[in-house]
Amino acid sequence: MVLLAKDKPVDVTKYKLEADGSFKRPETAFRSFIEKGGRFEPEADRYHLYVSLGCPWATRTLIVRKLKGLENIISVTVVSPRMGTSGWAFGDIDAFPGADADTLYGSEHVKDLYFKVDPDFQGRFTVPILWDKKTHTIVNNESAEIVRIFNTAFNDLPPTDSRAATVDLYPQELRTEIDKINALVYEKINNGVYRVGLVQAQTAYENAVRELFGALDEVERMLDGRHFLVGDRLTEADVRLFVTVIRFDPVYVGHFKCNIQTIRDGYPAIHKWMQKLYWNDDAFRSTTDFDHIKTHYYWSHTFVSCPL
Ligand SMILES: N[C@@H](CCC(=O)N[C@@H](CS)C(=O)NCC(=O)O)C(=O)O
Repeated sequence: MVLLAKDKPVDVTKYKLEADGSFKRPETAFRSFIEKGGRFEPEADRYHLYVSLGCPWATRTLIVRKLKGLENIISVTVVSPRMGTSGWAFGDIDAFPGADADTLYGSEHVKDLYFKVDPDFQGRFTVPILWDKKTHTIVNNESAEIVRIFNTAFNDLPPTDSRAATVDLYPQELRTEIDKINALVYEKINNGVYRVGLVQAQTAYENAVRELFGALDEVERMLDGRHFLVGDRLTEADVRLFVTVIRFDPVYVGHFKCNIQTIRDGYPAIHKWMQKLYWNDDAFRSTTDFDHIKTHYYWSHTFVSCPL
């Protein structure tokens, strides 16, 4: 008898590394869009986000949901920050302040949602998930695309506050520059901290940590005397950088050994930019939960780099 993936034991704490001990992030599996005339039509209260407040990728979707005033259009479930061998658990299975039960399906873990859609799902059980409550399936589990969906798909529906109606985080005239900065920030910073933290060989660690701090130096120069990364306005480039920078000193410096410098000490322009976003904009502050962030990394990621 051939067992489906859902019936086999899982241990999500095991990461597959490359032959040289380095970490490469796997591709995400569900990549549909929400658009008029498409399989997934823009509708209020049809879509749902499953997120962890510890996870930087999930948090960028939450920030954009708030910036775009989509709180009444997209509902949310927050998982427990403790990601164990069965992956992310819901709040009734692992009680933690601020964690919710899965009121849609009563799932115990996020993996149950993946197996509901595909009983033979072979990928990783990641958050965020943008879920369709109407057809009970995953629309998209790639945060970069969920951010783009939120930026445009629901623009014809009334947002929770009128200020949000004018927000465009990926304006046509700035797209080339945003894409360029996103490429640097994704590879060397957002994913760069994981490449440092999960590596299992000294040379690969040294290469990854040097690349990370080289990119931070570059971003520091870009932000010197500026309020935002691109143009003179908030764009998705700021959102994408913020979620890593806010976790940097509390988590990545110590736990992931990204420890050449702290943001507070070594990067005054980045530090000032981060503080302004956090204190001046509720979309950033209300979606940052340091208890979930620290618990997630220190409790879940026991498999971290062993070098100096
Ligand atoms: N490409 C995905 C990556 C998401 C991701 O890696 N999420 C992590 C949490 S920070 C996760 O859920 N990991 C679970 C696992 O790998 O088992 C995205 O940006 O949406």
